[in-house]
Amino acid sequence: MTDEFDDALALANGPAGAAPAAARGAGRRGVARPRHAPAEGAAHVGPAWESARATAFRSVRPLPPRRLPLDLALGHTLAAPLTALTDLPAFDTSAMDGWAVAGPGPWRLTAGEPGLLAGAPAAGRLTDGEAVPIATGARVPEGATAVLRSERGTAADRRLRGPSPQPGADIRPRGQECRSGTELLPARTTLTPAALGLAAAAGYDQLAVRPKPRAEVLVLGDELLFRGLPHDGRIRDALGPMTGPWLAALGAQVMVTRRLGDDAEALHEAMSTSRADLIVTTGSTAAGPMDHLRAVLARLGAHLLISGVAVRPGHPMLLAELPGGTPLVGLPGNPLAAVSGLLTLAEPLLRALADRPAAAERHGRLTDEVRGHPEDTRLVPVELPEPDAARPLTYAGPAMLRGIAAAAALAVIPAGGARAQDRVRLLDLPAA
Ligand SMILES: Nc1nc2c(c(=O)[nH]1)N[C@H]1C(S)=C(S)[C@@H](COP(=O)(O)OP(=O)(O)OC[C@H]3O[C@@H](n4cnc5c(N)ncnc54)[C@H](O)[C@@H]3O)O[C@H]1N2
Ligand code: MOO
Repeated sequence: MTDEFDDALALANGPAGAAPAAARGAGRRGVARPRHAPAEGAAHVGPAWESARATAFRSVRPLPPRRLPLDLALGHTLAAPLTALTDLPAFDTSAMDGWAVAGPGPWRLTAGEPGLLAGAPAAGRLTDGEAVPIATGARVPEGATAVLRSERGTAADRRLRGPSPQPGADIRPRGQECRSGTELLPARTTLTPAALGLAAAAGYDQLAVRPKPRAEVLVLGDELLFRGLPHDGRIRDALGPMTGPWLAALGAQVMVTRRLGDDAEALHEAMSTSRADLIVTTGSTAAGPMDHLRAVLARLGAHLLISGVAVRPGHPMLLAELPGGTPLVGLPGNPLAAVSGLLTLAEPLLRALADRPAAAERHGRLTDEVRGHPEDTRLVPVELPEPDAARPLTYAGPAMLRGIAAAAALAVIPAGGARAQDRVRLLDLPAA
């Protein structure tokens, strides 16, 4: 199997008649291949796309929880429910600047300005007919029945006049938002800035979270340059700059991106000494003359869980478990194929390690027909001109980056293709 078919498909996003001959003439490939093919090369196409994602998700267990201070916990998953350690509010609180009043007016002021301020300890009890100036956020004194807003009353000669507020008006009663012990967020919630604010308000200094999976990226290929212009058959490394940030957007903590060339010994050494929770390699998934990845995995005694997936591009991608249990995702070297591998294998695996629930599935309507592979799922870069409309982009060949760089999502095109107006699943791409 060559990627000629994939290139042809990628250029065939337009009307049916515009498909290049290679796509029109493509015949059926062999069927009924084993679900988990042996590590003999990319000619074996493994499980269906959905099933590969499920296998990747099931291949690991969540990392053991750890306690992190709030300021380091952003983006982590809660390992236990967030349970209030206090009532919220913790005391009856004034919702407005004004006066705390007891009973109907007019009132006798027991103190001058500024009166009761936010953060001050409990004040003396008010009795019927008394009032005291109070600030928003201050503790309401015992005996107060309401707060009269400052714009509604007039104070002079230690007397306060104004309409009598309804009992309880502008008082936030203790426990209005929650009682101590109330579950505020379930386990497996991803900590957003607002969730951290809630945790702090509820009394937490630290939270039990799943640590971010530590990822190590190994960039393979002797042909790669890391600066300047392509020359003498060599090309710039496009995957090093992309893979780390992409993994970070998928919830990983990227420890290092290493450039190993096509040196099998260096690859063996890197894999056997890694302390990462996930190793991601780029390139070398196929059976080319310098593709050492599968041989090195075999030499290490790694267990190949997925060897090829029925998805275009990216079908040579693989998932292995190293002898110590560390998962390894092998991304194909063609750049769009590598993105396909990230979303097919790395995304569910990182989600499982961090114990994060899957995001709700999103769908959109195709603006144009998209040709399909006869048996495999296709992932096609699309822009979203309107929330529900997905327009396929050009420059979406396996070795291209222009399409994906302009894309807002990848459309999941089932085997056989999709027509204009069909609703298809969309995979969101990380924004920044
Ligand atoms: N006989 C076959 N050949 C190939 C098949 C096949 O089924 N039979 N599959 C093709 C497909 S599809 C893909 S995808 C690639 C997968 O190749 P590898 O994962 O082994 O990657 P390489 O051979 O190392 O490189 C492929 C291609 O990608 C370029 N590359 C690699 N790394 C980078 C990088 N970091 N930045 C930019 N470009 C990179 C590399 O130069 C090659 O052009 O195999 C096909 N062949
Ligand atoms: O064409 Mo390959 O499909 O780039 O994975």
